[in-house]
Amino acid sequence: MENGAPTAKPVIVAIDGPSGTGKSSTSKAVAAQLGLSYLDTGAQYRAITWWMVSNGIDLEDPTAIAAVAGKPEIVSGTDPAAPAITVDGVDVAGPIRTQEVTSKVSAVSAVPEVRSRITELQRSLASGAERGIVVEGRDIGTTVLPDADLKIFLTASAEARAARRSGELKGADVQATREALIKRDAADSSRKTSPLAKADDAVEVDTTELTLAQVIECVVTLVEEKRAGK
Ligand SMILES: Nc1ncnc2c1ncn2[C@@H]1O[C@H](COP(=O)(O)OP(=O)(O)O)[C@@H](O)[C@H]1O
Ligand SMILES: Nc1ccn([C@@H]2O[C@H](COP(=O)(O)OP(=O)(O)O)[C@@H](O)[C@H]2O)c(=O)n1
Repeated sequence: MENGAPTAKPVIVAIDGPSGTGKSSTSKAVAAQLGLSYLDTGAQYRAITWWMVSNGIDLEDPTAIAAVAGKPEIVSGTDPAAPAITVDGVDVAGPIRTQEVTSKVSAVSAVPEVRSRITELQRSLASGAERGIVVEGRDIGTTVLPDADLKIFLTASAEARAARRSGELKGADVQATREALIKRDAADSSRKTSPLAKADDAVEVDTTELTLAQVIECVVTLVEEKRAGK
């Protein structure tokens, strides 16, 4: 090291798991607490899906999706205090959370041309994060960043996940939310290209009975232990 204090090596944290397990809330808080960047990869798949819906692409046809996968320019902010996402310069943070996009994102994210494009963006953002980054998604530990310093796989019962999500959607029917979650998990877990899966070396944390604060503390401790070389 040339004169001056040694700088900490950037730390890469991968957090995967199904919907409603607490990935986004945990990742944002851990990144903020540790001064790291943050990337919501689900938002990127939602953004490309929003663009396909807005441009009338036939989402039943994987060939049609593949043909235009390279067209939209997706830019993700990596500040955990203000996560941002734009498509061709348009702020889509709101529109990507609609029911329509949520119900169609699995069909788009299953297309290999979409995945290779988005994976490239994710790797480039991760390698550019000076202090390190918390990246959350479905295939981060298995495919996008297989050399991550720490891999976490969050789980929770379908009941807990549906209750959390329907709370967020201001009283949406818990049963319908539960069914939609299970359907999306099944599609994401069974696709051929980098399905939702726990990496062999990931630490599994079942959040069903834990508060969000407990999950955050658990992950922060694991990152600090890694950094200390334990
Ligand atoms: N351990 C937890 N206990 C209770 N609620 C939680 C917990 N973790 C997350 N939540 C809440 O559940 C909802 C979904 O969490 P989120 O982080 O968006 O999950 P994911 O990114 O895995 O879909 C949010 O409203 C969040 O505040
Ligand atoms: N690394 C990732 C992240 C998300 N996705 C896809 O994007 C969708 C939306 O992800 P999300 O993280 O926003 O979903 P929620 O957990 O917030 O409901 C998932 O259902 C997957 O189809 C993916 O394929 N790979």
